[in-house]
Amino acid sequence: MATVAPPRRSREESFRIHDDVPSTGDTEMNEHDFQDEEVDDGETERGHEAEQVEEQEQEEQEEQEEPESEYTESSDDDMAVDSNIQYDMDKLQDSFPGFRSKYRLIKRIGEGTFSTVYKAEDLAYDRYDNSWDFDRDSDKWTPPPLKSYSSGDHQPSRRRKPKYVAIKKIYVTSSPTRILNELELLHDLRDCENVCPLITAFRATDQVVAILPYFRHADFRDYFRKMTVPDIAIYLRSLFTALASVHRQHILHRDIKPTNFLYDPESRRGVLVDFGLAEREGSECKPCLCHDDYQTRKARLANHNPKATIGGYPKQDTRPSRRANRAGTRGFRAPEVLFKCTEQTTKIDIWSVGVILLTILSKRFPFFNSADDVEAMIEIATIFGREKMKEAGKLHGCAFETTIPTIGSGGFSFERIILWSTCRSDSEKTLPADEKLAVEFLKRCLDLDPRHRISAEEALEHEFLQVGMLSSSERAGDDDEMDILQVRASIA
Ligand SMILES: Nc1ncnc2c1ncn2[C@@H]1O[C@H](COP(=O)(O)OP(=O)(O)OP(=O)(O)O)[C@@H](O)[C@H]1O
Repeated sequence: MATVAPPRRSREESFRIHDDVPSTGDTEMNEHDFQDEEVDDGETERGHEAEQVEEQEQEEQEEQEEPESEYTESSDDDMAVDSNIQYDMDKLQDSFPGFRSKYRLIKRIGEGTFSTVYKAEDLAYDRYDNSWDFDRDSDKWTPPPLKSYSSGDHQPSRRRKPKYVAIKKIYVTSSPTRILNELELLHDLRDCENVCPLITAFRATDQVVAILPYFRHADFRDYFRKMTVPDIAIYLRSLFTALASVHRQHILHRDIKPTNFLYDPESRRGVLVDFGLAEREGSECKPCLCHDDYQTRKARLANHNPKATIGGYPKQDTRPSRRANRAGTRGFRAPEVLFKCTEQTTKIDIWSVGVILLTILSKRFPFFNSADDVEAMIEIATIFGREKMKEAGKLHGCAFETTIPTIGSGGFSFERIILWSTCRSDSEKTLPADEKLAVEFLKRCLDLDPRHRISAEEALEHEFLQVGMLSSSERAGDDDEMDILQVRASIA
């Protein structure tokens, strides 16, 4: 008798509440999920030899189907794994009953402050609803993938190619509240464009793993220096698309940086990952002067310690130190985070994108290299100058004073910084038109005042982010020679 395939269902439907984990609606981690869904289709009991032959066939087929990228790492999937990593992988597989029948761990792909991430094959792919699958629905990507990578160009495959996932093993030292926060936010953001969705999550005693779609990407350091202006615009469009949907839900990512935006320069697709520091706007907030109107702020500043504006500082400062969320990565923190603003908004993420853009345009990574927040402030002040920093500080009720000689009163323009850092010849006194437009956009992202800084929605409308986009007539046409990197005539 033929085996009837079980109905496909969402993996989230299989989440189940476990006694130790507080109930949070749909998003629950379930340590038993591996155990109770074995399907007796004769597949799970196959011999090791048969599996090896099949893996080899799959890999050969994959090679034919996916042109090897200049940047990507898929070809080293078969390389021997270091014995320590293998030990950790074995331990992980043994922590969860039934793990091996669901996932085949391949290699370690990332190691961060809070987690280790592994690439794995999703062995149970066909038994679930896979609406998360990046490759199934490529139309939803902005911009559309390059012609040569669209599925229509390939021969119909003999068999389904293996489906990969990223397994994020969150360190047991992370607080349960923090882990739950990340999973809940990912659950809320599951339908957001260019955001890496959560497929499911499991817990076994103190160990939690999150299962995400595996996203092929390149190391930022390998491609950022080669990016043309249209490449930059396409990259940022993808990042701002993600941020616009995250910010629409009033969520701050808090850790925007190149390693958290996985980008494949070949297909020009990118996804935002790592919501470990993310938070909802307004959570743990106290009113800050920056949300008052000008008159109220002026009055409150005048009432508040009038002597403090005269140079110097009290030796015995009895005032309690200000507390604010400063989570994030060195070099990417917005000035209001450094000034300990107690009412931070989604605009902190825009600043971080500005730092990425400055990095690409100046071809220097990392652009800011501070050891702590004071150094970070000095670096920003060197660019913007004393006067603007004073204004920025006042906005949050802080006085900015410095006698450091390298911090001038007026600072330097971004154009000059980019000309210096990219070592242009003496004859190049200004940037070309397309880079000037990029700098205009950069200024909107790196505005010291978060109220005037561009929002993600506004950024998507900015002229710079239209560079490199196909017009609708071009998209409809079938001219193979068409170059999607063409800079729009208006910029030339
Ligand atoms: N879905 C994915 N597909 C492919 N690779 C991924 C995926 N998710 C994460 N990675 C890889 O793992 C790395 C670490 O992931 P992530 O940023 O989520 O962990 P983290 O511990 O919070 O790291 P960090 O401390 O650097 O912020 C990423 O930079 C990326 O290289």
